[in-house]
This record gives sequence, C-alpha cells and structure tokens, in this order.
Amino acid sequence: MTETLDEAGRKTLKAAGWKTEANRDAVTKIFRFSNFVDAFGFMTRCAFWAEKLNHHPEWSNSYRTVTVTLTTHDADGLTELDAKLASKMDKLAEA
Ligand SMILES: C[C@H](O)[C@H](O)[C@H]1CNC2=NC(N)=NC(=O)C2=N1
Repeated sequence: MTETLDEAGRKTLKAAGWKTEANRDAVTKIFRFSNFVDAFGFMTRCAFWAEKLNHHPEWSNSYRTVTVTLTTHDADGLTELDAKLASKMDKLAEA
C-alpha cells in the first residue's frame, strides 16, 4: 500500500476502508469488532506499534467501534508513515 492521489488530486491511501477527510489531509477508518474487549485489544496492540514507529493515531473508542484518523502532524499532511501505520492496523484488525 502506498500514498496516491484521489480524483480531486489530494493525497489519500489506496487501502480498503480508509477515506480522505473532506477538510484536511488525513484519512479515517472505522473498525468494528465483536465486542469491547476485541476493540480494546486492537487498540492496545496498535499502541505498541505506534510507539515503535514513533507515529501516533488520532482515535476514539465507543463500545466495539474504534475510529482512527491518520495524518502526519509534523508534515501537516499524509506521509509514508501514515501508509505504514494504516497497513499495520489493517493487519492487526484481522489477527
Ligand atoms: C517528536 C516526535 O517525533 C513527533 O512529535 C512525532 C510523534 N508522533 C507523531 N504522530 C503523528 N501522527 N504525527 C506526527 O507528526 C508525529 N510526530
């Protein structure tokens, strides 16, 4: 997976479920799990990877739903780090 341009010429990610935000260079995906423990387990596993990559999500959790927004604050937009973390999160959500 890599960064690509959408129809409007804005950076986005070519990966299932990640949608470009309307008003900023960021992508959001909503992950739904079977229950709260699975959702929180996913967040816990992601947290270790975020720390390892030194790249951190903006996210929220409500019961079994985790909403994740990725952007690179230092670059004020999407970078390869967002693509990397998105790919990792997609894999962790399946595990
Ligand atoms: C100092 C440290 O490297 C930076 O603040 C890192 C930490 N995690 C980060 N995470 C994200 N999403 N964007 C950043 O720009 C960022 N910067």
